[in-house]
Amino acid sequence: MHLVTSDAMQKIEQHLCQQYGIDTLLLMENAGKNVANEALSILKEKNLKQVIILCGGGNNGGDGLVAARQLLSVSSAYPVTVYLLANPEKLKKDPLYNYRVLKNTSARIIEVASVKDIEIYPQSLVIDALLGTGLSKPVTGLYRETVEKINSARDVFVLSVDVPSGINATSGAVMGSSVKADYTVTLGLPKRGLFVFPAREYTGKIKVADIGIPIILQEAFPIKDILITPHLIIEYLPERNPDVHKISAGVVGVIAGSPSMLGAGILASLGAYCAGAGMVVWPLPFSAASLVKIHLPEVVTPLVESTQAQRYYMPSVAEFLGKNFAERKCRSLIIGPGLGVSPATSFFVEKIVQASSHIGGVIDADALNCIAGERQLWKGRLSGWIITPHHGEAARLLGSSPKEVAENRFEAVKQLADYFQCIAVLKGPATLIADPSGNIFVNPTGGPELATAGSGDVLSGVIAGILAQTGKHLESAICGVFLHGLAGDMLARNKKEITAKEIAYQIPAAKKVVRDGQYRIPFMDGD
Ligand SMILES: NC(=O)C1=CN([C@@H]2O[C@H](COP(=O)(O)OP(=O)(O)OC[C@H]3O[C@@H](n4cnc5c(N)ncnc54)[C@H](O)[C@@H]3O)[C@@H](O)[C@H]2O)[C@@H](O)CC1
Ligand SMILES: Nc1ncnc2c1ncn2[C@@H]1O[C@H](COP(=O)(O)OP(=O)(O)O)[C@@H](O)[C@H]1O
Ligand SMILES: [K+]
Repeated sequence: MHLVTSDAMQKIEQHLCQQYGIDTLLLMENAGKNVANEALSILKEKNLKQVIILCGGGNNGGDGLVAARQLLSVSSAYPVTVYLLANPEKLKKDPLYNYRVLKNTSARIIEVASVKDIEIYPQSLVIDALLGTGLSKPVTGLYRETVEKINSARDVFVLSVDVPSGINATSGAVMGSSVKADYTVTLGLPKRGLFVFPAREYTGKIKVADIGIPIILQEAFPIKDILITPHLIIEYLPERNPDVHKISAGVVGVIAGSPSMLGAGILASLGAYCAGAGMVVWPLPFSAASLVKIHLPEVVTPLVESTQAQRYYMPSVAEFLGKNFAERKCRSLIIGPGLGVSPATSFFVEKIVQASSHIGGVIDADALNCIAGERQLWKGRLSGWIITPHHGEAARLLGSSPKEVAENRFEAVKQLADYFQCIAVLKGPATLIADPSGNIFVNPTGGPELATAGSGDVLSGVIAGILAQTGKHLESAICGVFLHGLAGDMLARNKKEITAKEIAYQIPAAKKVVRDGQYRIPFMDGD
């Protein structure tokens, strides 16, 4: 599903008016009618008694004015009160037109000079039409007080028009203060910011309303942001042929672990198997291999020589390992979980990535930190790899701070993919995946339950496991992230405390839910 920024939405709207000669008034009418229809269903379903519509001075407020008229035209059962937070004399074009028309109806229209003028009774449907995509600065003064009044009202249902007022429709940030909605009717095309945090805590369920933007026009604009839907994942799920054997099913090579962090590699290997890889090959020194066998006997552990107490891999073995992975027909690799960070490890990472770039795969965790230490050296050189940083690792890779990354996630993931010319997975709530051409995919699955040690190791394994089966980098990253999140969501239905191993074991069930067509995005109303 394509997502739009505020800018893109404005351009599409302008194009529609110029190219097709459609008046913006018609779009506003369609928007308001859609809102009124949703409002009517909610009024009935929730057994509410009246409607309170809060309108700002722009087009979002105009939508609210149309909704008021449309509601009154289809039902006289619900009194409608409109609070206008603007001087009617200062209204422009479409909102002004709709204000004048509404004056001729039975709607109560109150011009708000102070927040005390606003009365919100229990059992009301509150329609928030204060601010939409035109939000350009933090919400302050009367608007802020109104937002806070809405949020503190009890026993009401809040429907936001287009976006909850105060949410930046492009980034998902809260600009000072935002309405906390129970339901958001987003107009025409879904706004990108609604699908990431913190916005997702403010939208309630999201419904996309058709306001008459032709599909052909949507396709004419190069929209690069996409919400990952189950329809997309069904296409990307790896399927096994009946005549498959363990090698043709997909072999994953692993470079992971150190004496203090062997578990990271075990979890990554488990993730790869649970995602359907036919075999996992993890070269290790004898002592470490013996330990791995106890926990995961399925892993093949060719012996590697190490004279070091702190690490398993010496730079001198990199070339041999690269060749060995190719001989064993590895179709993807996982490099990084639990490797530790030291100058020697950095040198080893540099060599192993080079020696195995013909295979490619996932670079995660400590290997990312090694790369970050020499970021200029790696510019444009990770083609064929998928990197999976969390915010801290991403900040190191970009030479910025975790705060900057957290505040500009779309930009950060795009920069990572562009700078290193790879597929970048920026982990965290609503994980983002970008490719070097600037496409960004937003993941709807996964919640705070996933924040458990080793969860990221499992994710790198799942992605590499899918890649070994399909050979498709972007698709594997998208599919892996989605399934990992869905596995967490499924486990979280029964308990909130989950472990990384459980996430891995839940992957096949997550796959089945998608394959059977049973999955719906929980915070969306309709597909
Ligand atoms: N783009 C489209 O295709 C359509 C847009 N429509 C509606 O139009 C909205 C966008 O309308 P506008 O561009 O008029 O913008 P808004 O209605 O979002 O904002 C209106 C005004 O608020 C002011 N403003 C910005 N930030 C503020 C703040 N923090 N506190 C107080 N005032 C602030 C701005 O100066 C702007 O003039 C959409 O969200 C949607 O609801 C619909 O009418 C249908 C079609
Ligand atoms: N609050 C959250 N909501 C959704 N997903 C989360 C949240 N916190 C963590 N995750 C997910 O859990 C995983 C954690 O990975 P990572 O930080 O690398 O952990 P570790 O290093 O312990 O394995 C990532 O897939 C991330 O997206
Ligand atoms: K709004």
